[in-house]
Amino acid sequence: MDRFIIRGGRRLTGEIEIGGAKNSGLKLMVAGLLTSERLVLSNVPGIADIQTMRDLLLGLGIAVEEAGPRTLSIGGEIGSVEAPYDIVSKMRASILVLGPLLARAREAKVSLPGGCAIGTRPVDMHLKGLETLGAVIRLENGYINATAPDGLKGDRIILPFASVGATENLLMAATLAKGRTHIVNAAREPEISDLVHCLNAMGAQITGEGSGTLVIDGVEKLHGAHYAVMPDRIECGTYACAAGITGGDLLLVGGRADDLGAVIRTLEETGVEVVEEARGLRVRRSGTLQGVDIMTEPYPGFPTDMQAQFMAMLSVAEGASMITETIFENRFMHVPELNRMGARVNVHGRSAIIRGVSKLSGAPVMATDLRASFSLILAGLAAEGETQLSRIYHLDRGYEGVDRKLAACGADIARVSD
Ligand SMILES: CC(=O)N[C@H]1[C@@H](OP(=O)(O)OP(=O)(O)OC[C@H]2O[C@@H](n3ccc(=O)[nH]c3=O)[C@H](O)[C@@H]2O)O[C@H](CO)[C@@H](O)[C@@H]1O
Ligand SMILES: C=C(OP(=O)(O)O)C(=O)O
Repeated sequence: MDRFIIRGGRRLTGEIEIGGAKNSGLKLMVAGLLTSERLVLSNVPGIADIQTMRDLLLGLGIAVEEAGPRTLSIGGEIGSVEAPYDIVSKMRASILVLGPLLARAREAKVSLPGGCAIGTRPVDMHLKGLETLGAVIRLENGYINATAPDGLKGDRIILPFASVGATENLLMAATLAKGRTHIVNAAREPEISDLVHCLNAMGAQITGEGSGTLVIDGVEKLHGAHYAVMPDRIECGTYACAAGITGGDLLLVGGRADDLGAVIRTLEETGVEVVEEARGLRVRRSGTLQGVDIMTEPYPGFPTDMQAQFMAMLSVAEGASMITETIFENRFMHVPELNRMGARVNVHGRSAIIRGVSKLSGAPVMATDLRASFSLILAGLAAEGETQLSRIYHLDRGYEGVDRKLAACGADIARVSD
């Protein structure tokens, strides 16, 4: 198993290329299930989750071929409607094939994803919404068995919470349903807009994106398209924290301020400067870091996927900070590891109080999930001495070339295999 060894205390300067968004690229690949024609996606990141999605689609009989650098060509006839346990348990986004399979093949068998390190993560809203569109769903032996013998029919779906995944599943299913579907209280994350733009380029009829109500007029069939995956706003925010915690100066090439409103406002409150330039976002800090209070919320609020990285940064800020996590019930697994590096963080229910310390010290630490892993890298970059981060397969799910990107900006980081 690979580990990272980081020797902290270096200020990062230079440029970091921001890749395509994991949380968009995965869904755009699934959209390829909705047509037999080719969907060609460019700016696809080289991360493990994309490989897992590729394996899932291949298992469904769909071709996924390299069509150039960072470009995948996806399409074909559906040969199987089963998403097996071993893939779904590896990557929860696999659940997103449910709606498209039902819409195109009128049946699907998808393993129930179960919980993960950050929470129980049920899929009740996905299932209820699909039932509203006419699907018949049975849960048996850990699988969701779903059919729509007469095809899906448009209807009004009101989501009790603006779930990203449920919005995406229902949105894709509704593109091929008969008639009009309203998804009320739809999630407004930029990745949903990216999916809407791609589906519309494939011939779907979707309006209202970004407004909280999506209106989808079902069409007979979708066609192929070429589409570029949006830049990864979470990767961008993560490297912004690397500039912040090391007092560095980084140009995050391809980063977009529009997708990062709440993150940029919070960075500025902590004393990190963010300037939009022609090629991306320049992020730098020259003064001291200041503590702030953060509450995670659905977009356009502060993203839960940036919470762990900010906690690392705030652990060396002046004064106290409070982070309240409202999206996932168990997303503080990085706290004990940060505390082992000298941070002073106490968790009280859904909130964590962070008392800033003047320095962290390197230690052997263990990654528990994707973003928690990066918070430990950030802590390691600022710490005195050596940090060894194990279980970095979590990190490989969603970040490409972490050691290469950081080392090019002056970090002392190496990936070693045991
Ligand atoms: C692959 C991907 O894009 N993952 C992102 C997606 O996850 P994901 O799509 O799983 O997140 P959701 O927005 O669906 O989940 C938010 C909350 O709603 C709950 N819930 C969700 C669906 C449901 O049927 N029932 C239910 O109770 C979840 O357990 C969670 O507590 O959005 C999250 C919130 O921005 C991000 O942190 C993840 O990085
Ligand atoms: C929680 C995340 O991903 P997933 O939904 O795939 O677990 C994430 O990207 O931070």
